Amino acid sequence: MSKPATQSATQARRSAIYLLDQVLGEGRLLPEVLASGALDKLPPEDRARAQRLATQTLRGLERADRLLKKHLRKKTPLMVHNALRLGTVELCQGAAAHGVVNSMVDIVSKHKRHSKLKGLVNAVLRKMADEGPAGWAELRVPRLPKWLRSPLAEAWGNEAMAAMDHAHFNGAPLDISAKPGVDMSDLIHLDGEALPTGSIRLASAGQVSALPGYDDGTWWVQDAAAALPAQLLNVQPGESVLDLCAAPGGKTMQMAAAGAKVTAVDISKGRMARVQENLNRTGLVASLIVGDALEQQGQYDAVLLDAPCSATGTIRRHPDLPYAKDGSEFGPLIELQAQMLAHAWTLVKPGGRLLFCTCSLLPDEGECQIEEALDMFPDMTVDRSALDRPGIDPTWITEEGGLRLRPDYWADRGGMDGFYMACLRKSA
Ligand SMILES: C[S@@+](CC[C@H](N)C(=O)[O-])C[C@H]1O[C@@H](n2cnc3c(N)ncnc32)[C@H](O)[C@@H]1O
Repeated sequence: MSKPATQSATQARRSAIYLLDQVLGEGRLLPEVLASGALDKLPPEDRARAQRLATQTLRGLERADRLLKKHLRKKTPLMVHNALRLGTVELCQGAAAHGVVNSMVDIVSKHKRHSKLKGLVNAVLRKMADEGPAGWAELRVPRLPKWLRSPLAEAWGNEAMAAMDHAHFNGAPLDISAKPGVDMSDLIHLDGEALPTGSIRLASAGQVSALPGYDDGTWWVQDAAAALPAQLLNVQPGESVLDLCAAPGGKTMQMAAAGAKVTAVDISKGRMARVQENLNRTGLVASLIVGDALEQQGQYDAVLLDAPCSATGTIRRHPDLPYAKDGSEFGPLIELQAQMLAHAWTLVKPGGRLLFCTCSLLPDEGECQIEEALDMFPDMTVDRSALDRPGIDPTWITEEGGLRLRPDYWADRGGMDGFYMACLRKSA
């Protein structure tokens, strides 16, 4: 490796350690840390590498900690511990020992307060280079922290929980949604698999924006599970549609591409700017409102409410979430979802429909919301016929008529995000 390449690898590792410190020490989510510009000075390749390393480490954190435990007799400062965790994960996943060990020793030796621990880092990582890879493979698949694993195991059972742990450890492939009318054979050069629900799963992701069709907006990135709510709502050309909590706009694009007159609402100005960018790229049109979903007025043929939630369905792609959060904000979120659902119902024309969805694995943010809404609104029924679509496995359909998706479904294909959705019909 040339010197600049070595320096660049060390810089990416130093930044990955910073990201780990923020998640594990400050309880911040990675997207939040990145949005604050923490890595903006790095060249794009190093930034991507730092993110990848931090994500990999969080996925393997439980294994790394088990391997490190026998070598760390005293409590180690978090930054040094994170350097050891990152080094352990890299070594156990096949990185060259000299590169990893030298980088970590260099990073710790230059740290203002912890430089004297460079010897410890050197000794532990050298042992890890020898013993780590064999030990790694024998350890159990990492589990979610208990605060989250317990309610999920209670909801879905221990066997399903173990399968979800596997899915989280495996990470997520990259799925795309194509504009209607795009010939699938035109997308063959992307080396993708057509999924039963209509999304395309790419064999290898790489730099997405460099792939053919990205710049001219033929397709956009959207997990196969996240593409289903708009499919179920099945908007028709000319229908008036309100997309509540719309950013970054995956569902807005699907519905605009289907020919509906879409009004998209999101409370975040910054995130709404991404919806506009996405619409510009794809040449699709929607009216955008930066505002609170709870303050919207009007009557629409169809409303899609993708309510803010725990995002526990996206842990495959966001392994920082179980470590940055502790569940304390879930209660207020569940309350907000119920308020949003009740308000969204007032915006649906008689005979119209409301699609409620959350990217959550918690029944309180899915099945229970719909059961409670059905008790509250006599003019509400679940439209089960909305589920009569290609690729929907009947075992995913819930008692009240919604769709429950979990990361362990489609295990042989690479899984899917966890989601809940239900299509509600208002009496005419
Ligand atoms: C799950 S994301 C939406 C994803 C989006 N529907 C898509 O398909 O790309 C939830 C969104 O809700 C927005 N949000 C949170 N509280 C809101 C509120 N009170 N009113 C409107 N939007 C809100 C957040 O800014 C965030 O963009």
